[in-house]
Amino acid sequence: MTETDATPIRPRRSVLYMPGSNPRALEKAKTLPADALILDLEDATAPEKKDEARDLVTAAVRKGGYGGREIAVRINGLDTPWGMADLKAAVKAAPDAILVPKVSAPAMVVEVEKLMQDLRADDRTRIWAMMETPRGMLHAEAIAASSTRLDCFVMGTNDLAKDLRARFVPGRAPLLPSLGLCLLAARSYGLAIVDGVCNAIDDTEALEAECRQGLDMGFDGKTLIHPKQIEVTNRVFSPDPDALDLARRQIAAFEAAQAEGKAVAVVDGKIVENLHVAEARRLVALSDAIAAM
Ligand SMILES: CC(C)(COP(=O)(O)OP(=O)(O)OC[C@H]1O[C@@H](n2cnc3c(N)ncnc32)[C@H](O)[C@@H]1OP(=O)(O)O)[C@@H](O)C(=O)NCCC(=O)NCCSC(=O)C[C@H](O)C(=O)O
Ligand SMILES: [Mg+2]
Repeated sequence: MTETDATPIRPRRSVLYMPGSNPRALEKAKTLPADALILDLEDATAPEKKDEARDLVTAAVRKGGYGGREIAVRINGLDTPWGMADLKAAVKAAPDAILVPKVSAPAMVVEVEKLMQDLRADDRTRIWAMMETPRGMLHAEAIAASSTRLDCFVMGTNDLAKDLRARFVPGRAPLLPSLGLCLLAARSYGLAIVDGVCNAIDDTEALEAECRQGLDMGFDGKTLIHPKQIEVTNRVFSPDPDALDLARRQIAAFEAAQAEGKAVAVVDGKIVENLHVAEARRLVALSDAIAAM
């Protein structure tokens, strides 16, 4: 879906995975300050638990109680024995999004879109795509452009590192070309994009460094695997008070300049044009959306 100025911003600072087979986690999530939850039927659910997890997850989605948190169900791939049953059950439960794993080509999104249409999926159920294979990286632009139901790219840096035979190193240099390609594709087609997980659940410093890097690169937020990662992630991806103050002053100064027939204002000795004001407005809208959650 193309995000326009009229599209309300959905905060996706913290996007927490939880195994669909874990009823305690599904319940706990209702109390956690994550912006979005991924109820996982794929890699976090063991093969012998797949059917049980599908029932648990779809019942949880139908029952609700997750407040303003966005809910995505990660299905198994359609090339697995569980994928089609997952998709049918997820469509019936009508979460905010169905997350398709290991998207390597636009045809995979188109197939899900077509099946969702045949299954009369609710219009508000979007498609999210896991970007986590080398082919997915090479086809990122075509994937981003493949469906009007597609809303968000989710980086799968574990699978990607495995397939690339890349190592996890501080600064993530081996992954930067892929992260950059997906960002270019997502932003070109108005998609949201969230960064991959930090596997070191007890290493807050490493998590904060990855969050700051992701924010600097342009990600909307980060996927997480444990509740203890939420606080740092929300903090880093929230607009900071100084930036918000500047944004509000830029908007006011620009509107005053416009009223005088000018296209440019100056704030704190720096030029403010309509492109700066667009970013300032996005920041204020994000902050308002966070406050409203
Ligand atoms: C890593 C874990 C297995 C740890 O679980 P656990 O031992 O239960 O942790 P704690 O005892 O510290 O848990 C404390 C309480 O918090 C709840 N909890 C734990 N994790 C979650 C969660 N993810 N969501 C919600 N709630 C959670 C526990 O139930 C405890 O609750 P309570 O007893 O009521 O106090 C576990 O965290 C876990 O399974 N995490 C998710 C792992 C996962 O989803 N992995 C797959 C996704 S990552 C990935 O594959 C991305 C991509 O595809 C790629 O390729 O990169
Ligand atoms: Mg994966």
